[in-house]
Amino acid sequence: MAVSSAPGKVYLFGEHAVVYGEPAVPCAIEVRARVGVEQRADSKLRIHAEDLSLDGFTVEYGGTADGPPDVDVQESLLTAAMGYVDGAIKQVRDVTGEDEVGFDVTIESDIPLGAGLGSSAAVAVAAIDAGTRELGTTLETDELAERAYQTEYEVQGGQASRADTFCSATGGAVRVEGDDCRSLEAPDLPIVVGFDGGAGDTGKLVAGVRGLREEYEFAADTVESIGEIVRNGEEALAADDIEELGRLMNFNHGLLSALGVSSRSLDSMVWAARNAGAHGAKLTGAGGGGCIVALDPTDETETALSYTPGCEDSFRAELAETGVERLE
Ligand SMILES: Nc1ncnc2c1ncn2[C@@H]1O[C@H](COP(=O)(O)OP(=O)(O)OP(=O)(O)O)[C@@H](O)[C@H]1O
Ligand SMILES: C[C@@](O)(CCO)CC(=O)[O-]
Ligand SMILES: [Mg+2]
Repeated sequence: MAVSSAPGKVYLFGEHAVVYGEPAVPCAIEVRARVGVEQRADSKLRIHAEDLSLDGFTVEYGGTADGPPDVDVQESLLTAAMGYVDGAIKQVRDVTGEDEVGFDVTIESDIPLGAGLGSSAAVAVAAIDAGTRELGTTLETDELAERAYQTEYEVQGGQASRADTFCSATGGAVRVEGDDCRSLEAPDLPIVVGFDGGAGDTGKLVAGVRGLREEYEFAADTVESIGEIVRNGEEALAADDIEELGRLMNFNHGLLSALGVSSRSLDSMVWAARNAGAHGAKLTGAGGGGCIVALDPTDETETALSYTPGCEDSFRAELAETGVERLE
């Protein structure tokens, strides 16, 4: 069996706009998905996921053509999870040329699902890395990131950026613009995360922004303005100017909200963080529900969030210096 882990991420700037070629700056954080892959004697896939429901579930099937397997979890979750694992295994088969091998896949993840911390990218990166290593091939990080991106692209309905998958594969802070992906020197940022316990569907939220952008010129301008914020943010990051970073994050949140991807609980957490003295706060990831990211070197934001109605969890997030880790 081969086991790999990959980190989740927060966006300092640029989610959604990055899908349309604007730059974005995500930052890997120390919450991880671990995926174990073991070759089977037959060509079936068996997925055991610990975190998709409270009890976890196991499904065994010969491929998506068999139709949904008979297990007791919400069908949408199951279909989505099978989509990612199927996609990752397709990449493994493509890399190795082993079309007929089956696998037992075990997923254990600390990353809440659909909450903006990049659980899908972390699962895709770790699954492709473990699967290829199980068959004797170790991928370079760039190819691993590219193949994980292909998986996200397919599951998100042909609309995805390379940002989440590149960040999860390489770790640290990164800058992604189209297919130009690079690592950034980043200061040690005082990142605080607030989680409302909910989730948003990345594919649907991306489609919503696409619709607005096609319908209204001012929505297309909003997407471009997010790109401008990111370019300013890169300068603030290089200058280690945390106050400017915060102001730009606040502005970025306002524009994401205008594009319809915030929610009442995300907005409450953003305001709780700002009122507690955070330098800035914004939603992170696809939105709709899930997490916000704030910058605050003191404990005030984390404490204020823990008393904010609608906030289920708040924690300080460490930057993950390494992306994919090979555990077994
Ligand atoms: N532990 C897990 N086990 C199985 N599948 C998982 C796991 N974690 C994530 N996934 C897959 O990823 C999907 C969530 O991906 P989605 O892109 O909607 O959210 P996210 O990646 O957590 O947040 P964002 O993309 O906004 O950063 C789940 O529906 C599931 O298919
Ligand atoms: C909303 C989005 O920009 C980030 C999701 O974490 C989608 C993507 O980049 O593929
Ligand atoms: Mg995702």
